[in-house]
Amino acid sequence: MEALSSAIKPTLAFPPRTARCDHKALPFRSVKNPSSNHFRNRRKIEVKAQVEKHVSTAASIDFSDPDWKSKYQKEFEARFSIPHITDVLHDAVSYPSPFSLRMRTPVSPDFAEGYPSDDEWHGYINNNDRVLLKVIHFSSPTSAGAECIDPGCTWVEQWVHRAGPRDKIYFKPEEVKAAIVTCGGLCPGLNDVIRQIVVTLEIYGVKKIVGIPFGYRGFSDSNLAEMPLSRKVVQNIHLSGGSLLGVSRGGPTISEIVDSMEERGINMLFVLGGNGTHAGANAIHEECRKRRLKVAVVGVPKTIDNDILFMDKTFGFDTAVEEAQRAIYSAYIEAHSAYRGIGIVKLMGRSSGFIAMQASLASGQIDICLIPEVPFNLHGPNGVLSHLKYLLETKGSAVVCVAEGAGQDFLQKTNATDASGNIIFGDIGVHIQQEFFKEIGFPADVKYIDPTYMIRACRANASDGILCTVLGQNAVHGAFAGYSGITIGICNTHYVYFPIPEVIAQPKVVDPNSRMWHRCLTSTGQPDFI
Ligand SMILES: Nc1ncnc2c1ncn2[C@@H]1O[C@H](COP(=O)(O)OP(=O)(O)O)[C@@H](O)[C@H]1O
Ligand SMILES: O=P(O)(O)OC[C@H]1O[C@](O)(COP(=O)(O)O)[C@@H](O)[C@@H]1O
Ligand SMILES: [Mg+2]
Repeated sequence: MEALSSAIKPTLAFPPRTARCDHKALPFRSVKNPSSNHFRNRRKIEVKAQVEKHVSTAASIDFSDPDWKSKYQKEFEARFSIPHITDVLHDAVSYPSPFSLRMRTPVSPDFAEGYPSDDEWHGYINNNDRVLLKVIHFSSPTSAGAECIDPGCTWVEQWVHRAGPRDKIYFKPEEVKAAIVTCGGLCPGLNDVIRQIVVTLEIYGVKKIVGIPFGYRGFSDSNLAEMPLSRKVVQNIHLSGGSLLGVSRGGPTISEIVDSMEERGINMLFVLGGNGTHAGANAIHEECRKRRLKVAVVGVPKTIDNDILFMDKTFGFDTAVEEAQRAIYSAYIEAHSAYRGIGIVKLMGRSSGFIAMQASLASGQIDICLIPEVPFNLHGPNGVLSHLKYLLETKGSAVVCVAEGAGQDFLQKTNATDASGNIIFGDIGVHIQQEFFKEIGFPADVKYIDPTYMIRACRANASDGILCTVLGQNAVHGAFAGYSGITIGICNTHYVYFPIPEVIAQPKVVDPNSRMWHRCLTSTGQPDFI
């Protein structure tokens, strides 16, 4: 019998992050090839160790202990505490913030001690402000999408740190050299985030702002000069897609990066990227701590796939879903206008099918949506191909939306990786097309569309533009407040700071028991394919 596809076999890298009954506590799914080069592996091991240190303590809870809930909450508070430069540099001093909501002109030496005001209200965030991470009280583990800690699904408040400007800052703006780097693949909104970081730094009074060209590579390649940045330089960059600074995969080791930062005098680093980039950012933060450098490393999650934990969404995702509509519509028109037409659209998502699911839901034109998280058969009476045949016979055409990581078990493995160590996947869209021709006894007109690079190169839509604005500004507030090794996300519509290891412990994936996936199935009307 044909094996079910599960795309990426889960590998248990460390204990589940919460208790036995946490239905979301999926084991780590490795997206990297462990056989890639020595330096990359060494860095990964370092990062994995940091992540393990951070999350392993929540693994076993004794629910017969009457105090388990408060112990869990204490442990949670510790896991989600955000590192601060004073954790290591105990005598680091603070200064009144020059960033005031009352006055937003760049700071002048006259106001070096902060702007004068008779008003107490400056719009600062209190360090003790918190945001609720989970807002649904599931009354039973059988509720759709339930995330329970104990068998009784007890309500346990889980608080994370609110993002925003603080009244005290730990860097004098005139002593700051800030650098921005964009890594990984392109994503709509990169330029919007760069722009907001630059303009916010200037409002604090920072004069030395540079861009590191072409990702982490720019730290080591002597042919690549850093790019001076100012409000003037970034004024209109958000009108174009891509990244003003360029992106890349792979690059130097962590200690080479930190050596380069020391040589250049960089003491604030803003890192825009996905899981891999954040693993690197956290390792840079740890290395700076080890060297006792007063440096703030702040990440801004860039993942078009929306696969970073705990966040409502990441920037670029909304634009991707919107842009995917054009490809789906074209596939639908082609399929619908052909005699026995099939349209196949492949969308991004290595281990997470969020783009495919949401794009299918938004379009209403998809008959079959296939994602990596949900196993399916291709052949056989319950397989995808039989259903396609049925659709052609009954309604004359069909449209399939498939995430790039879906059905990888059906394809020949090559062990090929990109420069970052990510496995290069086979093309599931082409495979479905080929198998259909082999299996079905009559000719069909199949049109296959892969809009990946057209989508990634788009400029951000309005909703992503706003998200990028808030994330970029909060990145700067976090750095000035003295936090390092943190990243920013939107969580239940509020903006929060997370310690990096928590958000990259595993990729966020679509929960097959969630209401959203059920809505998608209701919309497509597809059977289970198993
Ligand atoms: N585990 C890791 N530790 C340190 N750096 C990493 C790690 N994984 C990836 N990187 C680096 O982060 C950058 C981007 O990673 P990549 O996986 O390509 O994109 P993304 O950040 O979007 O996931 C690359 O320069 C890569 O070398
Ligand atoms: O062809 P490239 O540039 O290596 O990128 C392909 C990958 O980029 C993505 O669109 C985004 O991945 P990253 O977040 O790692 O940049 C993936 O969905 C896709 O597999
Ligand atoms: Mg990645």
